[in-house]
Amino acid sequence: MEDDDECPPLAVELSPEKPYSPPPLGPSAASPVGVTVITGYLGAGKSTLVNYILSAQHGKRIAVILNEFGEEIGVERAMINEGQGGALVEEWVELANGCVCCTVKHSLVQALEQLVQRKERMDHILLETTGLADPAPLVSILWLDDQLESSIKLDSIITVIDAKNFRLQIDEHKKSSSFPEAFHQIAFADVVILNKIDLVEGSLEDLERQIHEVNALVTVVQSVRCQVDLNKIFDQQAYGAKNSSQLQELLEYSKSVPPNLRHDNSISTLCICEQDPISLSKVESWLEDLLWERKLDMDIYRCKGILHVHNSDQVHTLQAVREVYEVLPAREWSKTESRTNKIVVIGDSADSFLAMKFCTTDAIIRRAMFNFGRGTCIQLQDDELLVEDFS
Ligand SMILES: Nc1nc2c(ncn2[C@@H]2O[C@H](COP(=O)(O)OP(=O)(O)OP(=O)(O)O)[C@@H](O)[C@H]2O)c(=O)[nH]1
Repeated sequence: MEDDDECPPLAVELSPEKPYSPPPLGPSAASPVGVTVITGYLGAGKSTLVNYILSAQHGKRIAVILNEFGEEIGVERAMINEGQGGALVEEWVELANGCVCCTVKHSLVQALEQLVQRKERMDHILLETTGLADPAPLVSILWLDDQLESSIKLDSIITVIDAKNFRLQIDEHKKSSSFPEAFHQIAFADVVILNKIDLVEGSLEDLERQIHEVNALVTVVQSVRCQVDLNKIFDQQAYGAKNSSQLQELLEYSKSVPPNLRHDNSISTLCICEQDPISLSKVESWLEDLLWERKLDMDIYRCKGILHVHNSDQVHTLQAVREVYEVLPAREWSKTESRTNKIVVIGDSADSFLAMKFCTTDAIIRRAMFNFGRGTCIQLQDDELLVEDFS
């Protein structure tokens, strides 16, 4: 260059004819997009992990696929924070009503196909399953589906475990083989995030040992609110030639397990939708009756929702995992959203849900119960979803 003495040197010499353009961020047409499957039992912290990844500074553009509980309910999406200050969420695809491992395989493949058509706009896909998903059929789709094979690649399966409730699940599982999903999810995991360690006193060694008894090869990472080193999440390439034989064995094993042993058939899901604003204190006392006083004598594993609270412009989120619950203002309602209450309750028996309809502890919630015409009760039974109207 002629002006070398006056100008600071350029790292890259720019030619006026060919303006500098940054290299494309997305994978090339030929290279498949990595998919991370996030699984874990009800309330373990899967959405917390998705939110953490979306707001972390890693420079990746992430697409998220969510497996929703109810077609209309939209609770899961309302709770995910679409990448504040970090990753972009390019696409949201909420799968139709049902559990990803049983009834919605087809919509999952469609969702993935839609996404990969725009793969130059994303670097990675996160797939968050429901807490009751058995990973085996999902893995078969992602790993072995011919149509998708060249467009996506299964990068890893991350299983989030609630350290507090896992102890309880192990004991129950030993007694009656309940919570089979929780154990299948560990068996298929490449990484287990042992989350909520803030709620557990004492050593976690025995929990780690129990996890390794189910899956000797898995990497265990302890966390609070899923704040983990993202190097343990992205680009694991866990299904390269090195590990594929182990996965094949697991798939074979899983095929041999009868469907009734894959799902805990006593579990039911109830969705409540109510338009009118509700009183926060009444919702809290309703929750305390259900979760703490166990007034209806039902075992509630999980409750979550979005609430439209009297005299508030904030969307309130309701979260409960067994007896621990929180109701918090999350963000302002947007102008385009219709303000409404949507609550999902997952518990141990349909009879109890019927009993819940007659719960008389709280006038507002009781009214929501009697408005079941606008909600549905969805039960998982023998791998089939039964949709019932209790109005
Ligand atoms: N104390 C504590 N609470 C946590 C931690 N991680 C998540 N939570 C809370 O646990 C509740 C459930 O977390 P989610 O991320 O919604 O769990 P999930 O696995 O997506 O739940 P489902 O999709 O319903 O199965 C929320 O109230 C979280 O704020 C943690 O490390 N410690």
